[in-house]
Amino acid sequence: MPDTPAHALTLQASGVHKSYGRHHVLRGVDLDLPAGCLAGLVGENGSGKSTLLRILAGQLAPDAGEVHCPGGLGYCPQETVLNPAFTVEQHLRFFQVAYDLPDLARARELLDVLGFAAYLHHRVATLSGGTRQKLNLTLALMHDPRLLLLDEPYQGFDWDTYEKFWELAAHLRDQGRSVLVVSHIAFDTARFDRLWHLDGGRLAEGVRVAAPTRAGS
Ligand SMILES: Nc1ncnc2c1ncn2[C@@H]1O[C@H](COP(=O)(O)OP(=O)(O)OP(=O)(O)O)[C@@H](O)[C@H]1O
Repeated sequence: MPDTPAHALTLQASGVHKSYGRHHVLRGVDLDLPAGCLAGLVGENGSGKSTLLRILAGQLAPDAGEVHCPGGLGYCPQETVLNPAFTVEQHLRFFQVAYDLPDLARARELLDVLGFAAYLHHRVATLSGGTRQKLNLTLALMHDPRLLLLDEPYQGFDWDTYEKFWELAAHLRDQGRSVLVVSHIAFDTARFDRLWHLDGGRLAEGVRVAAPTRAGS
């Protein structure tokens, strides 16, 4: 059978269940993500978005269900997993080895795009929250995976970087990558090709969240 990367699925999940004790958080999640798709995952606080992403990323085992992601992935968790004693460059070198990359060319590009190249030799302990998040995102993207799972990746970003993040996400989509972004921000939803709403432990597609009101402004 010929390979059809443009229509290939980069992620396929079916019947995913997860409970924490008696709290049944995911109740049969089905999700297919094609190549070249920028998709959003929204839902109320505590609805299980991070739990689902961790399961999709292979960091948490589901109680039931299947997850396939042929071709590898990059995962940017909500909380940064950085070592405060290491510099930005040391993190890049560490992940270069982990990903078996010949060089750091892509990582350097990402440093420039996200505007934190000046911090290359700074220790993580001295970085602001937003700059740590830029490093977190860079570590998820630097091996150019076919699938990106990003859990609120722009927390702490200033407006310019926030806009650059969306340009980067759209560019990756145009290059045939799949990008799944957990988002809390209502006006982000217009940026997605597909949008899933996690509610009651299941996904519904195409549900737009209401725009925030600006009461008091
Ligand atoms: N390790 C855990 N042990 C017990 N309960 C957990 C654990 N992790 C998450 N939960 C619970 O599972 C539910 C889903 O949590 P999760 O973090 O996946 O939600 P979320 O949609 O990502 O939330 P938020 O929008 O606040 O980030 C919550 O009620 C949470 O308290």
